[in-house]
Amino acid sequence: MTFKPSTTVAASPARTLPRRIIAASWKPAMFAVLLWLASAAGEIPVPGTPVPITLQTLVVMMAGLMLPWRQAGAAVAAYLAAGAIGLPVFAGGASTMALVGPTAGFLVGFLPGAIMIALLRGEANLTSPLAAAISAARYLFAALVGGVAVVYAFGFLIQSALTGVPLNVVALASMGFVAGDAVKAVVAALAATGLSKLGR
Ligand SMILES: O=C(O)CCCC[C@@H]1SC[C@@H]2NC(=O)N[C@@H]21
Repeated sequence: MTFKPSTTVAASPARTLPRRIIAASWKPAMFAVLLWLASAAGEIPVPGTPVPITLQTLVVMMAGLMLPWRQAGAAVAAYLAAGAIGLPVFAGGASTMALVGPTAGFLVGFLPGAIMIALLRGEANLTSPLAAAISAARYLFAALVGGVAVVYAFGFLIQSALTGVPLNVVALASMGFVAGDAVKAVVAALAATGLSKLGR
């Protein structure tokens, strides 16, 4: 009987560190790029507010629904950092100045929003049609709380503080986003529930 030496335990961590770093960071990096692409895809102006309709909330929702909370937070933090250092990754090709403008609160809110979604959603259970429907409903709830309620709360409060426009006026002027963000939440919940099969 021949003895086949196995890989030494002590050597493994040093060899696998770069692999572990790549494994932990490729998804956050991909979602940060997707956030930029969502901004670059274009914007729809909403009368009465300087904040446009964009696809960013869809990506924030997908990040929260598909990544562990630390990775979802890292994805948004990387995106915000890219804009803060001057890369034109925000809506309309804006960068640093957007973080002190009327859309700043929404951008800042993407971070707690994505983390909140990841913490609320739980694990998808696709073992039966009923279980899958319940999972999709929980994903939808998480997307609405984190991607709409949390993002809007930060957006409205900071926009009102920066512009001096009363909070109720800011909130009323922003109602044009609600229908689109509700549709994005449904799309994100259904897509993420289906895609959760891939993570198994
Ligand atoms: O300047 C930016 O890049 C941020 C734009 C923020 C747009 C907000 S996010 C929530 C709401 N839903 C939208 O579609 N647009 C606004």
